[in-house]
Amino acid sequence: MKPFIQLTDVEIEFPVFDAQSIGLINTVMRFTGMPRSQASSPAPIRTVQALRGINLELRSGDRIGLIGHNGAGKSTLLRVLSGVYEPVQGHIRQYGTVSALTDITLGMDAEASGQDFIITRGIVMGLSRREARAMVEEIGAFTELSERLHMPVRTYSTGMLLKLAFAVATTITPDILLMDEVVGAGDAKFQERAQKRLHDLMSRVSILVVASHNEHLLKSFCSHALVLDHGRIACRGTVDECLAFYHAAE
Ligand SMILES: Nc1ncnc2c1ncn2[C@@H]1O[C@H](COP(=O)(O)OP(=O)(O)OP(=O)(O)O)[C@@H](O)[C@H]1O
Repeated sequence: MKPFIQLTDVEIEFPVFDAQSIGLINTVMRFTGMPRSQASSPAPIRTVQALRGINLELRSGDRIGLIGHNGAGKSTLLRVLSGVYEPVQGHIRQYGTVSALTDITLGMDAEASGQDFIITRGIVMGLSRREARAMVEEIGAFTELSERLHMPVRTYSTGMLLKLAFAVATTITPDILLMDEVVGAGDAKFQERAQKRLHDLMSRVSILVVASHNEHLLKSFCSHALVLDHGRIACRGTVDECLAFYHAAE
């Protein structure tokens, strides 16, 4: 079966609590040792409807750009596609391996060595232990961190951490690649190599979804686009059509 994603009437909403209620819950739990599940939650002061009535079908070969103003719902849609958020309504069907370059350092264990991080991520992404081990040398060379890979990642600078996470996330070619803007990591020299690696990966995957404000990138890599507006799909079409729609609405 070829990779696909199908979203039907997907809705996402976030409950928003005020800072005072959250502070109170945390204090009660700290003093009583009560697990969060047993603490009575305060009512949210409001809910933010981040996505409304999203119907979307992506097939092998689709390369889609997500366009929209800040807060329009682009990152939320990527997180639904990657399985991080479960819709409150509607449903998702999908087939194919997914890699999301959205939260690349998520779940990083500070005590693990760089080498352990590479191997663990490789296994999580579906490689055998032997295949995951084989990634270590290439990633060490690409990041110029070979000498540091035996040390815990808590000893790395922020730039080193990002470089490592980026290199790991871009080593394996998934069927479906989800990206939020273009991931930036490292100094200018690394950026240049990172862009090339990213562009190679983008051209290899079967389905690409990229949220970006960079029109050049959208025109270079995407055939079609969606304009999101307050959580709804306001326009679907070629990248040029969608950019024209987006600018006319500004
Ligand atoms: N964890 C959260 N809790 C509450 N509201 C949230 C949360 N995450 C996102 N939102 C809200 O959902 C809406 C969509 O946000 P999202 O991050 O998807 O927008 P975006 O289009 O990616 O914006 P940007 O271009 O600024 O990255 C916004 O109103 C945002 O404030």
